[in-house]
Amino acid sequence: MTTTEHPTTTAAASTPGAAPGSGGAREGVVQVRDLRMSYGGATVLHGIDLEIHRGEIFALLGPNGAGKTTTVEILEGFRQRSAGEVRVLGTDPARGDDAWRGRVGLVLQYWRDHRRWQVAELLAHFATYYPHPRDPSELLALVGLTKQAGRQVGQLSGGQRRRLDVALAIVGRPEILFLDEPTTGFDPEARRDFHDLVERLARDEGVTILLTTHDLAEAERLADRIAMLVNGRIRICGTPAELARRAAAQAEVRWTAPDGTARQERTADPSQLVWELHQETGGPIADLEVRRPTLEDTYLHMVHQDDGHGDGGIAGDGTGAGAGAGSGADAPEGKERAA
Ligand SMILES: Nc1ncnc2c1ncn2[C@@H]1O[C@H](COP(=O)(O)OP(=O)(O)OP(=O)(O)O)[C@@H](O)[C@H]1O
Repeated sequence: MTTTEHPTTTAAASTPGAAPGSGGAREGVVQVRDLRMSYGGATVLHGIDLEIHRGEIFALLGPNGAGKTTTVEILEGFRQRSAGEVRVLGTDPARGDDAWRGRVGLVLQYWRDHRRWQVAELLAHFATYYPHPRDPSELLALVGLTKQAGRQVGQLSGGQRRRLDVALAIVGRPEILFLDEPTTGFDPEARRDFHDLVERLARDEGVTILLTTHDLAEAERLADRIAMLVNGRIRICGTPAELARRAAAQAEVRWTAPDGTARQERTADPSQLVWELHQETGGPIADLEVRRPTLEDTYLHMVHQDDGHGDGGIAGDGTGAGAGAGSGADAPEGKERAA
């Protein structure tokens, strides 16, 4: 994640920005088309599409090295993309000016230069950069740091530091907040408190939140929509309920063939398959097992594929054009048999 100095000092008033071609309740706050990124010769983003709406909590879920931070840094305006179209609050982040930066909340992971500052002092200092800042004491209460107000930043625990990061990111009342793996290293209670805070920001204040995480449970708990990013491609995107439904659409049937070979097949119609197997074997099917994959099974299956192109079977894009968007989504006819 990015190491950054002070926020801009000339943030303009926080007026909602209308993204091109959008409006109303589904206003697009983040619009990404065919985003590509290479570091030297290595391509790490292979054409990503995303559409995130105002007030939405959107989780970009993926394993180490999937390209989550790269994507977020491009959206934050910290990294130049190789190709593709990107709009955040109607502006290309690569050309974001101070007024635009004042509307965007970033969680900065390093405050090396501020270790000796007191927590409340630092917040009050950052509040002066914005035209309509939050009240620092209310903000400390919101992030659960009231007791630490007089403590030096360098003496905070990792979890407390993260909360301060968030406080600093939202002191200027941003319209969109980027949280890159925000709960790494949190204990369960701190994690729960943090989730409550994120939900409050989105539900009560209409802040759009893009968070990245490795943790499927966290994404399911918090996000209105989840996009799974694996090897620089969005493999599936939708609400947690849609994704779970789609994961379960193909049942997995396992059995042992008469020659002793372990077999497995994925099918939308397990009864038909079992009936066919029964006809073929003319008797009981050995070691028969039928199960519906969970979303976690699907995620792990995608993560462990070597080439990033395999048969996740429920691929979709991240544009929110319905759970069935993208190739292969909701294709229950597909069958796949493997010895
Ligand atoms: N500055 C850089 N120069 C070269 N390669 C980079 C650079 N930053 C990231 N990469 C590579 O790009 C790929 C994606 O990295 P990125 O940090 O975006 O992934 P991530 O999903 O955020 O991973 P993690 O969950 O481990 O933070 C990785 O293979 C990484 O090694």
